[in-house]
Amino acid sequence: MRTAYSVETVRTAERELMARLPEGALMQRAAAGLAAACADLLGRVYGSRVVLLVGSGDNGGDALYAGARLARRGAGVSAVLLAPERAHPGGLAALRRAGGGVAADGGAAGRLIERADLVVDGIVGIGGKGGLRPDAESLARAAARSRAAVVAVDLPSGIDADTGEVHGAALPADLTVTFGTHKPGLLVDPAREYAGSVRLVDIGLALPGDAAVLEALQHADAARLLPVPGAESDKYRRGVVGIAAGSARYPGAAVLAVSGALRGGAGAVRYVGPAGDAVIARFPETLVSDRGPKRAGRVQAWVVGPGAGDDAATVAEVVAADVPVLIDADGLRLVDVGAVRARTAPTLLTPHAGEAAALLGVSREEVEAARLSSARELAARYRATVLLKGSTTLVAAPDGGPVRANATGTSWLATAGSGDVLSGLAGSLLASGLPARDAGSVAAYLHGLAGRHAADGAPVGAHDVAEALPGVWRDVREEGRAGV
Ligand SMILES: NC(=O)C1=CN([C@@H]2O[C@H](COP(=O)(O)OP(=O)(O)OC[C@H]3O[C@@H](n4cnc5c(N)ncnc54)[C@H](OP(=O)(O)O)[C@@H]3O)[C@@H](O)[C@H]2O)[C@@H](O)CC1
Ligand SMILES: [K+]
Repeated sequence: MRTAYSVETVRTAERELMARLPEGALMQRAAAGLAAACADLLGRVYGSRVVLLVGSGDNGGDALYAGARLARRGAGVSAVLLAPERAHPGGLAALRRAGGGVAADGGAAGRLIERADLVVDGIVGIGGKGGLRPDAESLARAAARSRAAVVAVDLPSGIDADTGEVHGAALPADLTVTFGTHKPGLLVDPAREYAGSVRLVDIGLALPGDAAVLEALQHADAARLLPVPGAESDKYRRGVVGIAAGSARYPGAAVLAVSGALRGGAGAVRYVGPAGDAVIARFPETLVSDRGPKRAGRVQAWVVGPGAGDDAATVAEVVAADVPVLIDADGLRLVDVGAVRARTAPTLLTPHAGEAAALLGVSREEVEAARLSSARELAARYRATVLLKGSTTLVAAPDGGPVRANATGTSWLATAGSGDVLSGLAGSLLASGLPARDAGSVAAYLHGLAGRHAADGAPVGAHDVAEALPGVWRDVREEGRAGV
């Protein structure tokens, strides 16, 4: 499991460790890891041109010490100091001793950045507040214009480490070298988009397992959670998922939700609604009922809402069922908050940003800008687990605890009907017994990978994503078992 901790927790762990180590040891560990990552990126260090953007805190100190290491290996290293009188003195001395220089003025800085192979962003790290200030912003613009690769020290400068929000300008990186642990901002959009790929350097911080703010499943975690039928399993023990979706106008939503549900581990899929003929024509193994959710027969979890049109009565009937319920799409518009809050069985809501905005009474842009707090707020208001879709999907549970972030997706997944496949898949995992947080995060994980496999760099339809699910499931199980 990849985990991320708040700045406050990192600071506490840092203090405890610093008290036990010789002065400066921690920064040397960080700088060594940073220099190694820069060297890997450069390929050939000797003769390369490196520019360090150095702020007034320890983030700048890391950059200076790493720059000194690169200079000792033959790189031409120059530092651009944002606050010359406050630049880390030890780091600056080390750089000078190693033969590195300091840009004389803004003009020189611009020219150095223009010709650089690598820009190291040590403007600000976990001590940052708000977006970049004007002097830092103009350096960021110069770095963006140049052909240099950008390596962010600990975090891309200008992002909010704890929330993943970006208030003002920030400096996009090709690689972020982060110390001790991931920070939430490296896993949550929009900040995540600034980070590029992320390399974690172990500096020996001891972080309390129960204090993680964010988690991201890896293959082994997803593999561990995938339901496996035992020898005694019949279709009822494996779970029956009920799909109450589709309408005369949108029969396709029903077909796609069923297509996801059939690949999600439940023993059987029961369909209830007006699109039974379309469902049966495509998936003859579906149990179709036209008697409404209450009288449809045994179901261990329901999915309601995709393509449901204005059928509020069906939504209300499903929400009244005493089994796990997933509410998606039109269902989110039609559902009564009080009825959801009153439920005792788990509820999983799966809005995209626009639907989440409508539920919260804010604009879509506000949700996109503050995804972590939006997901948490919705989970608290509805007393439900919330899966907020997006390029990084977030799954927040109502009892607090770490939010799960999923980054397996691809922008090709932003295609009509892809959400219907996801809700069928997650509902199926709920029916096979996974708790809502696991069902949502495993579904997002598999769905994202299936999107990637199906797309492989080209546009895909939602049915392609559903068809790619069994292959992805196999890969995750096999690679997860092999510890990948
Ligand atoms: N934690 C660990 O275990 C380890 C941490 N290490 C490293 O230390 C880093 C944290 O260092 P830190 O505490 O000195 O803060 P840091 O991020 O350098 O910034 C503070 C300075 O930035 C300024 N500033 C603020 N906002 C700004 C903005 N928007 N735009 C521009 N400037 C802004 C602010 O200026 P002021 O407000 O005072 O004018 C202040 O002086 C951490 O990220 C990691 O790299 C490793 O060395 C070892 C292990
Ligand atoms: K930085």
